Amino acid sequence: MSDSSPTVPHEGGFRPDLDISTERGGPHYAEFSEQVRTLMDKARFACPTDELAVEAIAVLSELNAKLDAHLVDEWTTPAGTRVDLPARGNLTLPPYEIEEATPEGVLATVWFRPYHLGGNGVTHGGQVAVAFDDLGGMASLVAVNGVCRTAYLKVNYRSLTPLNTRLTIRTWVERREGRKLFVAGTLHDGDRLCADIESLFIELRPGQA
Ligand SMILES: CCCCCCCCCCCC(=O)SCCNC(=O)CCNC(=O)[C@H](O)C(C)(C)COP(=O)(O)OP(=O)(O)OC[C@H]1O[C@@H](n2cnc3c(N)ncnc32)[C@H](O)[C@@H]1OP(=O)(O)O
Repeated sequence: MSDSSPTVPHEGGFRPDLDISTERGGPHYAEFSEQVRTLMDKARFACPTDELAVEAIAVLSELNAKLDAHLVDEWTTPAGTRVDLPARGNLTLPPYEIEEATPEGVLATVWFRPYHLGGNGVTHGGQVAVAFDDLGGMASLVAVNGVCRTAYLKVNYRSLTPLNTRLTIRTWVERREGRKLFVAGTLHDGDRLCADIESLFIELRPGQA
């Protein structure tokens, strides 16, 4: 990528319409993405011999150099726009699958992987916040049919959030005052409440970054 300029005209920092896709990146992009997540899982827990570390460095350096020749801007990268993949293919997000996204709210299944470890075998609190931020943003976006940014996000951690477990996450706009959207949300492991949120999202003006 020569610079961060978008290749497609748009206004503001976010696009009014996300350029979604189910094909960008090709038929093997899903498996590519899964292998990258698996690499992060392994890297989180591996204690390689020095010989293996040197070997991994060589393989990864070569691969990174090859990928360098295929970088595109954020608006056209599959990661974040492949709506058929967990979390739209965005590797930085905890993977989730949307069950329902309506103006009444978003219902999704989320799972935290080994690389989302906080400590003592459970999920890092920051990763829980990331999931809420993205899905709170989605609830806002769907409710107003426009892009919103987080003004604040308070997470109440009610009980431990397990790794490697399919969890239920809900977000919804509880109240609206003009551009201000007060978004609530919950994260459950079965019947057990792991976390909930109190947050404010602001609907962006046209052209606003
Ligand atoms: C299928 C695809 C899905 C795609 C789904 C994709 C979802 C992605 C979601 C990602 C969401 C993010 O991570 S966004 C990234 C994290 N957030 C940010 O970086 C935001 C940084 N902050 C900003 O850019 C700005 O502060 C804004 C946009 C939040 C607000 O600025 P503004 O637009 O100029 O508005 P401003 O006049 O300041 O505020 C508007 C009103 O909100 C109030 N207000 C503003 N901030 C606060 C605050 N922290 N706490 C209380 N109140 C606040 C003000 O008092 C005012 O109230 P009153 O006087 O009107 O009563």
